Amino acid sequence: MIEIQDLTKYYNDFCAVDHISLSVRPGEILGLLGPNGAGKTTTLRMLTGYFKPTSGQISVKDLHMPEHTLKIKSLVGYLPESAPLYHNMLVYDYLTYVARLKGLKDPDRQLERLHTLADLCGLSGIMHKPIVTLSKGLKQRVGLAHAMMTDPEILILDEPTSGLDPNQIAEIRSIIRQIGKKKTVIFSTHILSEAEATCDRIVIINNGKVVADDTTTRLKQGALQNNLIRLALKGPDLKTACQFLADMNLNLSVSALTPDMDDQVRVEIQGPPDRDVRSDIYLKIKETDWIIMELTKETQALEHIFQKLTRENT
Ligand SMILES: Nc1ncnc2c1ncn2[C@@H]1O[C@H](COP(=O)(O)OP(=O)(O)OP(=O)(O)O)[C@@H](O)[C@H]1O
Repeated sequence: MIEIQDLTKYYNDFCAVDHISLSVRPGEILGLLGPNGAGKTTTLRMLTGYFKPTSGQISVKDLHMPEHTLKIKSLVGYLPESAPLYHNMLVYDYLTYVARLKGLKDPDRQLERLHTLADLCGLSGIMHKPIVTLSKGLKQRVGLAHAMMTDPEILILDEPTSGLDPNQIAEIRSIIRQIGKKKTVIFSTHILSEAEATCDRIVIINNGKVVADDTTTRLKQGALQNNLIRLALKGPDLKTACQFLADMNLNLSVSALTPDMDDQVRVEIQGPPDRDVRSDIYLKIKETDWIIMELTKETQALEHIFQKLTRENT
């Protein structure tokens, strides 16, 4: 649906987007995740045709930029980071104005579209309120309705939940998920849980480069494979416990967690990535008279992966 090849953008001699390539499938909700200044907005602006790339190719449904920029713009709804709204207008008047601007001239069709958008974006109760009186979350929903006016196949949202309170974030998330059932959605965020909760796929960018690109499920699985095992034992001393684990020949890397306390030895074990060695450890310890006080998998959350990827490349 969307193909980006070697997309690069320089601001003077500063490289904000550095040879990014990715493809987005129809119906996918893709999260462009990265810390502040990673290049998310710049990438989205090039994708929506508002910025010209320094180099690289963008195509949407086999239409190429820059030749077909206008046609591509007609397929894409865009919600910029701060939605430009006319604050002194009523929501209804503003959306009617947007409808006319977008070529929806017939009053019956305008009304029908406004009804649909009011339902989708939860605006029914505020259609006759001045925009200036709305909370940031409600303004964002009006911006979303604006972006969806022509029922575009693709929706691009730049930090749609930025500055919202947790309830407003949950509402926008649920609207995005609803929209994502029928549309292709790309949205940027610097909040991992945001991407994790809403997206089918996450592309992590840092310093203008793609540092990870995978389905949310696989990224999570990858994070889980990097597990550590915590073991606490009553019985042996630290040296004996470490030697015992080394003798299992499972290529375990063992490190002491804290000095012996409460007569317990506590260690952290890094096992092979493709095998959960807890059962091996349990069965071996069963042959002794030691007592297992703890044998748990310390799962490395996706958060750690994100931090690692975005720190390592800084
Ligand atoms: N018009 C500009 N001129 C010069 N540098 C710019 C311009 N716009 C952005 N930059 C720089 O390019 C880099 C990427 O900015 P961009 O806004 O794309 O990042 P971002 O990931 O969207 O960050 P944020 O989450 O803070 O919006 C940043 O270092 C920013 O300072």
